[in-house]
Amino acid sequence: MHPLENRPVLALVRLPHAQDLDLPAYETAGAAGIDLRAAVRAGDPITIKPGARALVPTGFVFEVPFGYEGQVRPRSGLAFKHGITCLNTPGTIDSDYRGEVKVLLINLGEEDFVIERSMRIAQMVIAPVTQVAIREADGTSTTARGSGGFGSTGSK
Ligand SMILES: O=c1ccn([C@H]2C[C@H](O)[C@@H](COP(=O)(O)OP(=O)(O)OP(=O)(O)O)O2)c(=O)[nH]1
Ligand SMILES: [Mg+2]
Repeated sequence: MHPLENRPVLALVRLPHAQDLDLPAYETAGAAGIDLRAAVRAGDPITIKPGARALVPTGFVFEVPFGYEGQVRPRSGLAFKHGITCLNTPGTIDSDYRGEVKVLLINLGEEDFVIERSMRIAQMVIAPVTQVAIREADGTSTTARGSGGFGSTGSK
């Protein structure tokens, strides 16, 4: 079977303020992330000052299939050129979320960053997640690592 057959479907519902926006899409054939565009009003851009953050609307509701999550991640170009990244990266889009997907950007650069309508501001990776059964236990199994962490194995 062709690998693209039987793919899970991501349903997108366009909100009124996304009327003329391109549908979020994979920009290249092998892209991992679906680029997300800013649904700010035309002529009314958002300016993020250095050190400030902004919640940017995408204009779409994403129905992520059960068993998957959406991971909202920064775009490396914006991070490299302007110091713009997602504050809560990776942002988590739950499969039962029915609100508008928004992107929480922070400006770690030295200059104001202006977000115009339709600008590609972040990307969303759809990834499988496992919902485990949660059970309280009296103890854990024994391992060589034990409770060592945070650099306990050294750096070389
Ligand atoms: O970058 C993000 C992160 C989250 N969300 C939406 C979808 C997600 O399903 C919901 C809740 O996100 P999260 O669980 O990270 O936030 P919370 O602070 O735990 O809020 P809640 O109590 O609503 O779960 O908010 C976004 O639109 N963008
Ligand atoms: Mg939550």
